[in-house]
Amino acid sequence: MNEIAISVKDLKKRYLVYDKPSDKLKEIIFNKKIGKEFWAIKGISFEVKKGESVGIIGLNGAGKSTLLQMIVGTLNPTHGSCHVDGRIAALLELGAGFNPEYTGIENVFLNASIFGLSRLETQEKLQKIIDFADIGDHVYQPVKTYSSGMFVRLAFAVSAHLQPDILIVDEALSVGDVLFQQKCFAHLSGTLKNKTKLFVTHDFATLSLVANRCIVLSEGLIIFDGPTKQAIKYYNEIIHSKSQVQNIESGDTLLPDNLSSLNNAINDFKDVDSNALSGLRDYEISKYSLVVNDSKTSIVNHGDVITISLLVKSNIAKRLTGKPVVGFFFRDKFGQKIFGQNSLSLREEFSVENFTKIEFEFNWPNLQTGEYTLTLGLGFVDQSNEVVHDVQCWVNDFEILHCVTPHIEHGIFSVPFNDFKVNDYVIK
Ligand SMILES: Nc1ncnc2c1ncn2[C@@H]1O[C@H](COP(=O)(O)OP(=O)(O)OP(=O)(O)O)[C@@H](O)[C@H]1O
Repeated sequence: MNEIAISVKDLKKRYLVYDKPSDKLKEIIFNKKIGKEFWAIKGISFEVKKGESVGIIGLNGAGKSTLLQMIVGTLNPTHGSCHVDGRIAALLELGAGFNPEYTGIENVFLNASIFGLSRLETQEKLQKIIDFADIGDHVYQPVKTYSSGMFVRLAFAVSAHLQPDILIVDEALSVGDVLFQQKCFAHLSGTLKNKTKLFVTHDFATLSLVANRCIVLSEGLIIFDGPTKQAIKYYNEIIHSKSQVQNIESGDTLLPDNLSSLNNAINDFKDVDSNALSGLRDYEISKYSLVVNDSKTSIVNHGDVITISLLVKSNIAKRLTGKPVVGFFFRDKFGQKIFGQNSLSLREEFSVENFTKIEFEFNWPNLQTGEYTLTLGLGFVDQSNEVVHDVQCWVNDFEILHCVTPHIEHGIFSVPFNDFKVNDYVIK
């Protein structure tokens, strides 16, 4: 029996790009080559075994969608080959494979017949598909009236219930609401557990749950192929190194010459995105660095040491009176504040002036897998009344940490047992 579900060999895809849409027409009329060649996929090879779940990640434009389309067969390769053993169901761009004039139900039959199912076989699955999509009476309406969320609900319900051998999902699930996403993941890891799956996603928390292997694409080439956690780490390192290069190139006009020692200490800091800033901003956080266990990754796990360093810059000539307060908090994907801390809890006094570097460290708590956004704050507290303080600067939700903690299944936090007894016998 063939153990390989997908086999890609030296695959290349060339697009012709035109400066103006009219150039394409001119090319046809004058039979003269005007378009410039662009190689979106530059020669890649890999195999996916039957039953494997593989993620594909990469920056925008890396070639992920182009690759999936060639595997599915909706795009022809310029060179090389893709062989697929089994029936594919694919969720590519929204609405692909749907006729906009047909109702939801008519589209279920259309998709099922393309997939090779008879009308009777589809009829048997119809109720399950309708229940899963859960879009009410909209199933009787033409799909051109659907929201993107309704589209993806119906498209996933159809693809998942056709009992494909191979399921290919390109970022589509991120459109659905969180309850629907939860239903899809339960289905992926339940009914479709042993099927071959290929996912393109930017949601690393999801990826680490559904794929045990991950391919990293960059500019049309595979730059990593291996365990998902390592792939995400590798990908994040690339993103960080790119943004550091951009920071160096953009130059640093902030620091005066006589602060060369500070300059050295912060030379790998990143500029804070001014769009993330709010507050009075007489004093503001202008640069920062975030380190997880001595490394510039954004993947975190329980107990990891997080070091956040920031540089405060003053936009006014005078010193501010009052006690400075510096802090942070993390929010989850629903915008809820999950945890944080500020310097008011410290007994030590400190001062903040122009070009002050502040560093704090804490251990990542035992949190559920997910993405958490970091917000930093700086203010000055009234000496006589700690409750009163002016917020000089918020840097809102500017960094995302991906927490990968597969064992927490209930709630946001996990708490250790103090004691665990069965029939008074203490289980340690
Ligand atoms: N029909 C086309 N004609 C010309 N260039 C194209 C065409 N389709 C895609 N490209 C280019 O090929 C490159 C790869 O595109 P592709 O959509 O496969 O990337 P991607 O990794 O899926 O990106 P994203 O994460 O933004 O969806 C991009 O530079 C894109 O502009």
